[in-house]
Amino acid sequence: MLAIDVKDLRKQFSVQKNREGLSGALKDLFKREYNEVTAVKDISFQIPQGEICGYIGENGAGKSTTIKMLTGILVPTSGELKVNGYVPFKDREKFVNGIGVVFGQRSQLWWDIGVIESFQLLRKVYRVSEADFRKRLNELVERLQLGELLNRPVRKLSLGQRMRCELVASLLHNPSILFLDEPTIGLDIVVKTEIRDFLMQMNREQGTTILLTTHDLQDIEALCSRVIMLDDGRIIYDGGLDDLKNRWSKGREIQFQFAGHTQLAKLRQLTESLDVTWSMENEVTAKMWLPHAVNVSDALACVVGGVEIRDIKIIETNTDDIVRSIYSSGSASTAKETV
Ligand SMILES: Nc1ncnc2c1ncn2[C@@H]1O[C@H](COP(=O)(O)OP(=O)(O)OP(=O)(O)O)[C@@H](O)[C@H]1O
Repeated sequence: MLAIDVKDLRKQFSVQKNREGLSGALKDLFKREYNEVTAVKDISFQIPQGEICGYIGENGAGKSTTIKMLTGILVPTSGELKVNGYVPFKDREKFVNGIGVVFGQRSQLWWDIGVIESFQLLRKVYRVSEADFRKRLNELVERLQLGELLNRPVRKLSLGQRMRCELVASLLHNPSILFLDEPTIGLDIVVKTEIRDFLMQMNREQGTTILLTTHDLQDIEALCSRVIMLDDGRIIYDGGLDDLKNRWSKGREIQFQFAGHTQLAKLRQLTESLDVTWSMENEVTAKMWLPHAVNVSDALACVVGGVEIRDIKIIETNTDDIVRSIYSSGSASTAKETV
């Protein structure tokens, strides 16, 4: 069974128009006018069980609206969706036991009571037995090092501590699918890494399916083999992260450190059969830019025979740059054609 199955999913919102001035306000009182905003435009995708999939897009692309439909918070305008075999907004009661949700910007914990009491309340909501709850809680507390935080009120936790507690809260009932909406927003790199490691381990050991929206592409690099990219409510890319890099990065850079003084002309001569570009940093270091069509090993082979190399470093274009250039150059339409 698929974890998530979405077909031609659409969500439209009616937004009230506000006319200008006093007369406009009076007219609004008697006759309201509405604009239609289509946040999600007939998207289709399937996520098999056990996959970690990144769901990315610029502000307003439609990510949160999709997550809200997938978690049963919003009813779609049209289209079909099934999560764990259930239609989220129809089969709510059965459905919620199989999913966990973390909204990085919103808490599911009660602000003024101790963390453990929030967990107990959630245990009752999800109807988890006391024995199962204790076992699960002990595992999660140990893994995320929450021991001394359990009796503190949520309002006294740092953001990183709270996020770790939010994760535990979403997992107490052992869901098979986890929806994460910006789970690492505002966190420092140490906590981000901790959370990423935890999610990887959980996915590996328990096969938890994860759908992750984030603006932090390092989350995607660390966790996801697949990425779905949205632009203005439409899917413009759905595939592997490596494939995305191969298609969109313009190439790679190799940084060389030579054993002695090296001339640019000599380097150009060594690689004249290849379509590469050189630039000197100083007398002993240079950078070679090579497009994807040129093999790294072919390029290295040309240089190795002609100059003595002390060190090399191969730098791939990072995902951040690729995604930024897809959006900013408006080349999303090109992506659409090539998918
Ligand atoms: N309840 C609503 N009523 C009217 N319009 C809405 C509503 N919720 C979202 N929208 C609109 O739908 C579009 C998509 O919003 P959505 O929040 O899904 O985007 P997003 O990709 O999650 O953005 P962000 O990264 O900023 O969270 C936006 O134009 C937004 O203004």
